[in-house]
Amino acid sequence: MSRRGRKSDWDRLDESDVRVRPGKGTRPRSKIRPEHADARMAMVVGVDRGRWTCALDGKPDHEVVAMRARELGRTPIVVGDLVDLVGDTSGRPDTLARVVRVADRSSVLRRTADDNDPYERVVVANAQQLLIVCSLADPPPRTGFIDRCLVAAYAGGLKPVLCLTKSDLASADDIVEAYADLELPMLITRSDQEPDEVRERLTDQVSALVGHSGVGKSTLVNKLVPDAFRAVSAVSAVGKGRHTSTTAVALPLPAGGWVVDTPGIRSFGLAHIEPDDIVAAFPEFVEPVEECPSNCGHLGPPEDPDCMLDVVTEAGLARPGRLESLRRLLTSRARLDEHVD
Ligand SMILES: Nc1nc2c(ncn2[C@@H]2O[C@H](COP(=O)(O)OP(=O)(O)OP(=O)(O)O)[C@@H](O)[C@H]2O)c(=O)[nH]1
Ligand SMILES: [Zn+2]
Repeated sequence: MSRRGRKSDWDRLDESDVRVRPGKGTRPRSKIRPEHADARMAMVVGVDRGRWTCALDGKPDHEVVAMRARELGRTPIVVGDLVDLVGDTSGRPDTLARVVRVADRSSVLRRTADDNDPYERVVVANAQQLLIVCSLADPPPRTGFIDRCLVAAYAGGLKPVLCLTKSDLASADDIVEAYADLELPMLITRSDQEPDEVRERLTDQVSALVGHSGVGKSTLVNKLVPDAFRAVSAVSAVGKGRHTSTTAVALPLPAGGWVVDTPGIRSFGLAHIEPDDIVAAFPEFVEPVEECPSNCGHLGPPEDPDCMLDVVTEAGLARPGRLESLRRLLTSRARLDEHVD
């Protein structure tokens, strides 16, 4: 596939999302067949072996368990998907609704392929933000991991936010400096203080959370969602009766919005990402790369000696720090084989 002119998935989806039927005011375009005119909208908050737990109208107080309607075949349905439900949407025990339609996605996060599954599958849909949780000490911060998360966020259409935990153990200065040019929101937390800033950022948003084991993610989630543990067990217990682990779960925030925890997902898939997908997150570089040689990876010399990004930066049209940051991300994508995390 040619890189030039290629549109990212979420761009295409965004376009169809905003297309509204002429003369119908604010009514969104819908592909529902007439017999499903009474369908109810819901957000998927948990998935467990052929059963989807859905929050009716996107509200946490009315959960409905659903199966996938036959007409959808094997259409993937993941946490964060906005779906239309028909059938019994009462949410009473032992009732089952049917998902008859999955809305176009505004963002996607894919997990890495692994030994059990060679494909990078979407694990979270429609999250607006990716909260990258990283401890300042114990374990020490890994910029390689942060960079890979940034690439996944930019390429998937999510706004990355860096959450630096355990600030009682080490200073955040080095990390803050390392990412200063990215215009990346950074929140600094410690477990003996309330995470008010984080709370504010997450309110009314759907935010996916990622972090290595031990960085203090559970500690943070428990402060943000007071009954998080109960919510997770409820979601995992749905479906066919036995408790199984889930790949992602959306937890409602008391002030509105959702955090999507991704337990068991070690890192996000980057194999499908093209250099221009990352460049798209740097507005000042989008036009210049149009003038690059057709196979330019934008890394600069020696790999890409004729990259236009060097030209515009040397001409003072872009900040060198921004180019450096962009190239670090491009390099972390190019080094997939080395697998830094
Ligand atoms: N000093 C300090 N310790 C913290 C802080 N936050 C969490 N911890 C400790 O770090 C350890 C790991 O915290 P968790 O919240 O379990 O980390 P996690 O990222 O959820 O790790 P997993 O449960 O393995 O996925 C625990 O012993 C916490 O008490 C903090 O802000 N400061
Ligand atoms: Zn280039």
